Amino acid sequence: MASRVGLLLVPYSLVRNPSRARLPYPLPSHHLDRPTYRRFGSSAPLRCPLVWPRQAPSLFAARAMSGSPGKPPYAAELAAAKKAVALAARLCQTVQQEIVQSDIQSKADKSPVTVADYGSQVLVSLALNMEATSGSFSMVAEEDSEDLRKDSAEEILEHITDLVNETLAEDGSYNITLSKEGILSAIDTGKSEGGPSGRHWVLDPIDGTKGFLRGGQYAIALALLDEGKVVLGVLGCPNLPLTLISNLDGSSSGDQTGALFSATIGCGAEVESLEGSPPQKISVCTIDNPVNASFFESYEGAHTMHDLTGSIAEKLGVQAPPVRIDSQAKYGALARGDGAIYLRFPHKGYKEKIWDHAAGAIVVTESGGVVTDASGNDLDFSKGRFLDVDTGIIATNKQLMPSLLKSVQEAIKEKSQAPSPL
Ligand SMILES: Nc1ncnc2c1ncn2[C@@H]1O[C@H](COP(=O)(O)O)[C@@H](OP(=O)(O)O)[C@H]1O
Ligand SMILES: [Mg+2]
Ligand SMILES: [Mg+2]
Ligand SMILES: [Mg+2]
Repeated sequence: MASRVGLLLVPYSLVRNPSRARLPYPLPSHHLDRPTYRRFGSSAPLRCPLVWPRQAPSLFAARAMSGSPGKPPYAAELAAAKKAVALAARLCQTVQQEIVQSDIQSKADKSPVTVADYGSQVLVSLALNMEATSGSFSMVAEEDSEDLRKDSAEEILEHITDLVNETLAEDGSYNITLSKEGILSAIDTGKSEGGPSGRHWVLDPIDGTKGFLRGGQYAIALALLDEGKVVLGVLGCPNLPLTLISNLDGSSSGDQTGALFSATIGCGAEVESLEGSPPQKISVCTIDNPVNASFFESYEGAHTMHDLTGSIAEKLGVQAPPVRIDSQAKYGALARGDGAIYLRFPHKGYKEKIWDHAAGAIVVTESGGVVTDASGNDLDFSKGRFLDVDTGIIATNKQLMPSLLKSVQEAIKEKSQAPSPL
């Protein structure tokens, strides 16, 4: 409904000042010094909440953003993505410190979603729209507004609106206040189906919501797909130490906490603090003997078959116990060499989503690592919202991949031949 109304709206200031038309959607605001909104053909200003077009008009679609002379490819998009993720991370950090039961909902698949998941999705969408320099806006994101539009969600929607507006006011970059309808519309900018053509942002506003609720690891994961390929990724990990993890729960002693990983295709990967310290180049470890390797996997046994990953590690000769942490923080930690291997083997029937891997995968591959499915195929992010993977996802360095693949295939075969438990 809101999106349909959105097609009727244009900021009056855009009519007066066509250069403002660089923005891919009407500038939102209730502030008097911001543009007012008028219906086409009407001179009467509207008291308008932020209304986001379902597919924003392609005002500058033809202008290529990548590869302008003297600039690395996707530089503007990377800067926008970092800013968006850092802003969302602020909101998540505030919520994690004081979360209460009424901030949490259960989705249709019984997985949790919190005010911070929704708030993060709104802030990333808003920041990308404000910062991105051209083109139409398309985003494939995990959350949608359906449950928030129910009468019973009035209170939680109000809380999300307050959190978003407080974060925006504290940050001060944008003079914007969102209404509840604006919040709902912003969340629904993530409804794109993605696919093999054009550009699509891919967002997991909080990856590892269960970890977030436990006070553990989580990540804000944002990637850009261009013609079906992941071309940049940003991973904000507010609870991950800025340097090496030393403890099994993903913590380390006395170090600065909060890491922002980023990678652009062909340009390598970096880590910096969430507040923006000078970026440091990162690379995967150089371990080539599995005896010295350690491996990451999900904390949640429901997300990965711990018996199968244990069997793979044993076949490979890994001595260290698994390092179990939530979210794509695992990809970030692997990318800077905190560990050597990441194993993910969901239980039968689970379909992987692109937002759970896009940002993490490019951070690892640009750090010199390899990410494949259990058959050694590259991950294909061009097929829509889901990933079509064979059995599981594995990541490691180039030296270990051949023996890892062999162990994976042996362990899978053995498991499939084992008598099923009564
Ligand atoms: N049964 C299942 N098997 C595998 N992955 C699952 C799952 N149920 C949920 N997930 C996914 O696992 C992600 C968390 O991964 P990890 O275990 O590495 O922390 C979740 O992301 P969200 O927390 O964004 O929903 C969710 O998409
Ligand atoms: Mg989720
Ligand atoms: Mg996720
Ligand atoms: Mg999520």
